[in-house]
Amino acid sequence: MKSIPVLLIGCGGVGRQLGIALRVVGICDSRSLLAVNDIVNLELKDDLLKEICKIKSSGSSLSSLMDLGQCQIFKDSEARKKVIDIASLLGRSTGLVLADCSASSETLELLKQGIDLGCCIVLANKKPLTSKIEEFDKLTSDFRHIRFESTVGAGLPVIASITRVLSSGDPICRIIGSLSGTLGYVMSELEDGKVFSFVVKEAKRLGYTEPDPRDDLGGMDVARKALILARLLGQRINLEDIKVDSLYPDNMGPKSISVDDFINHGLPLLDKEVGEKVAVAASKGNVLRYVCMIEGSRCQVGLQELPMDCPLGRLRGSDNVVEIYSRCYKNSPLVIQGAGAGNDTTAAGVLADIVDLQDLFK
Ligand SMILES: NC(=O)C1=CN([C@@H]2O[C@H](COP(=O)(O)OP(=O)(O)OC[C@H]3O[C@@H](n4cnc5c(N)ncnc54)[C@H](OP(=O)(O)O)[C@@H]3O)[C@@H](O)[C@H]2O)C=CC1
Ligand SMILES: N[C@@H](CC=O)C(=O)O
Repeated sequence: MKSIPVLLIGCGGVGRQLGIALRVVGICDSRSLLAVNDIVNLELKDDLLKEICKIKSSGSSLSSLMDLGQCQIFKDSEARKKVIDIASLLGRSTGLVLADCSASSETLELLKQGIDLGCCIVLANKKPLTSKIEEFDKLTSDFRHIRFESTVGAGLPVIASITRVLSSGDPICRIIGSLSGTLGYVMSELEDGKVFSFVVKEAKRLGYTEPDPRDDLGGMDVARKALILARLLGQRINLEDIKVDSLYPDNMGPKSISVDDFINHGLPLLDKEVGEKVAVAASKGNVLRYVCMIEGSRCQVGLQELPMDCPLGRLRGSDNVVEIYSRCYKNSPLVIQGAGAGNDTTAAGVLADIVDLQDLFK
């Protein structure tokens, strides 16, 4: 049986859901790396992986693990240095997978070094791909070494479908979609008469939101997904080129208040205004959807009032839908629809990417 070495960056909701049966040689959280002592022969055992999940879901740090067995903890700069050592040892020889399930932009440098050392990269984290265009070029310079299906539409095969259409020589002229599981869920729950602050907390509890839900409510998370798709279609743009509509005001932003303050005190202040917007749309037979549109050189995201009975208007819960128009799919678009957020579907997308890449290393 083939064994696929993996180093997991990020052990949050998504990372813990991987339920990995791969040879996991290391796991990082924001401060530490836990790695096996003998990188070439050993792996993190199932019991230890379960213990890690327990510790991380209780909110503790990896470094609080008591019984390390044949492993070692590395902290801060030592952790980053050790990841590079592991990548040098296993990158070219085994195609070690660096699986980034964090929500951090700080992993970018590590990933670029990993690529230079022959590693494969799998991302649920959108931030490395939505940094400057030159960084996107670097990460995707050898498409055989990178997969990032879970960055758009969680486990839905959005990127695989787009790359397949493009590689058949069929030019894609337009993509339109609803790409936020959180905003889709929030809007459809509001349509059912629930209160904004309550449904945002529910979306967080269900694992749909980003670690900071303002990334979703401020439109940045959808903008990042739009940017990844636009870049795949050849647009040479950056995040600043995409205008976003935010559901919260500037004075509730990350520079002004903490995530907890926003959730507990900021959100209730928005209940009335958001509820009214939804009611105004409903009075005209419409619903609100956060729409992403990529066409020609345009890439836009924003809140729109849409008829209840159009494909985007009919979406319920955390479902996403993406319509792809090309020469072949001109009048009848290629449509991908289904659960667009959640730890389990996202982790399934990451696992499928890891397995897919290994064809290179038979
Ligand atoms: N949930 C979903 O539906 C989907 C999520 N995604 C993406 O998956 C990613 C993970 O989401 P989720 O699991 O909910 O997030 P969590 O906040 O639950 O977990 C993030 C993990 O990453 C770790 N981390 C943070 N910074 C670093 C760093 N610099 N180096 C290594 N590890 C780091 C955190 O460590 P610590 O525990 O110490 O804080 C934590 O373990 C996000 O990028 C998200 O956009 C993509 C598609 C869908
Ligand atoms: N927070 C995101 C999760 C997937 O990227 C969303 O709500 O869609």
